[in-house]
Amino acid sequence: MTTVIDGKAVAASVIETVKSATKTLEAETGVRAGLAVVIVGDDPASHAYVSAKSKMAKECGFLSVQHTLPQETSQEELAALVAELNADASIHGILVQLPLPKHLQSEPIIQSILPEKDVDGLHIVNAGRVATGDLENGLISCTPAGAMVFVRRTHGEDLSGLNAVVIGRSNLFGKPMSALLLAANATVTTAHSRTKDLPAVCRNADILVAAVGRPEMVKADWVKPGATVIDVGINRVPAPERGEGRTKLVGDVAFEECAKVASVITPVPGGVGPMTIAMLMANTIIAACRTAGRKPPKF
Ligand SMILES: Nc1nc(=O)c2c([nH]1)NC[C@@H]1CN(c3ccc(C(=O)N[C@@H](CCC(=O)O)C(=O)O)cc3)C=[N+]21
Repeated sequence: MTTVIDGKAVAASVIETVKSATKTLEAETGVRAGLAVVIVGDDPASHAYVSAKSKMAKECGFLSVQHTLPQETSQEELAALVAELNADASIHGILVQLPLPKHLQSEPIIQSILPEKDVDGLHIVNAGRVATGDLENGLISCTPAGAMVFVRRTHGEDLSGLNAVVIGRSNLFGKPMSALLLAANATVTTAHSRTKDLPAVCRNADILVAAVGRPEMVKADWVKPGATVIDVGINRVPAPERGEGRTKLVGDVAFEECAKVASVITPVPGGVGPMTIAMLMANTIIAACRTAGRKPPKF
C-alpha cells in the first residue's frame, strides 16, 4: 500500500509544538516571539501567501506584524524598514516576501537582515551553515526544512545506505535540500536540466525529491519501486475539465501514476506547501528561544 503523506496534518503537528513552546517561553522569560512580514506591491498571489503567514503567526501566539509597502517603494525605503526591524527587540523573525517588484534588488535586502532574524534561512551565513553541515546554530530555509520533516518521519534521523536524488539546484531549495540529506548520511545526487539520462538517475533513488518547476515531469518509470517521493513543485495549470478558464495546482510529479510505484508520496496541494509555512513558524520560535537564552524545540 502506498502512503500519501498528509502535509496539512504534519504541519498541524509542527504548529502544536510551536504553540506550546511559545507559551512556555513567554511564561518562563516574558519573551513573546515576534514575526514581521514585509510585502511590497500588490501581487494578489503574494498577498494571499502573506495573509496565510500572518494568520498562522497569530494562531501560534506570536506578536505578528505585517508591513505592506506600496509598489513604488524605493530600495532605500525598504532597506530602512529592514534596518528598523533588525533593531527592534520585539521582532525575532523578519520575512521579506519574494519576488519583489522588478525595480528592487532582493539580494542586498535579504543579506541586510540580521542572520539571527532571517527566518527564511536565505542569508548567506545561514546558507553557509547548512552547506557546512552545522544544523544547530543557524536557521534552515523553510521548504527544505519541511521536506526533511517528511523524510525523518518516514526513514528516521539516519539515512545511511539510502540513495537520495534531488532534481533542481536552486539556492532556494535544491542546494540546501541536498546538503540536509547529506548531513543525515544519505548518498546524494543533485540532478538538474543538464543531467544525462535523468530518468535512469532518478530510478536509483530511495528518496526522490522533485523541485524543477515543470508540471508532472516525473513519470512512473522514473521511480524506483518502494521509493519515497517528495514533490516540491507548485505549478498552476489550466483545468478545462473544471470549467472554462479554470486552473488547478499540480506538482512536478505525475501523482496518480507515480503513487502506484512509490511506497510514500507527497501530494500537491497538501504536501510540502503547508510545511513551508509551518517551518517559518518553527524558525521564529527557534530564533526567539535563542535570544532569550533558551534551548529551542526540535522539529
Ligand atoms: N520570502 C519568501 N519566503 C517564502 O517562503 C516564499 C516566498 N517568499 N515567496 C513565495 C513562496 C511560495 N511559498 C509557498 C508557501 C506555502 C504554500 C502552500 O501552502 N501551498 C498550498 C496550496 C495553496 C494554494 O492553493 O495556492 C499547498 O501546497 O497545499 C505554497 C507556496 C512560500 N514562498
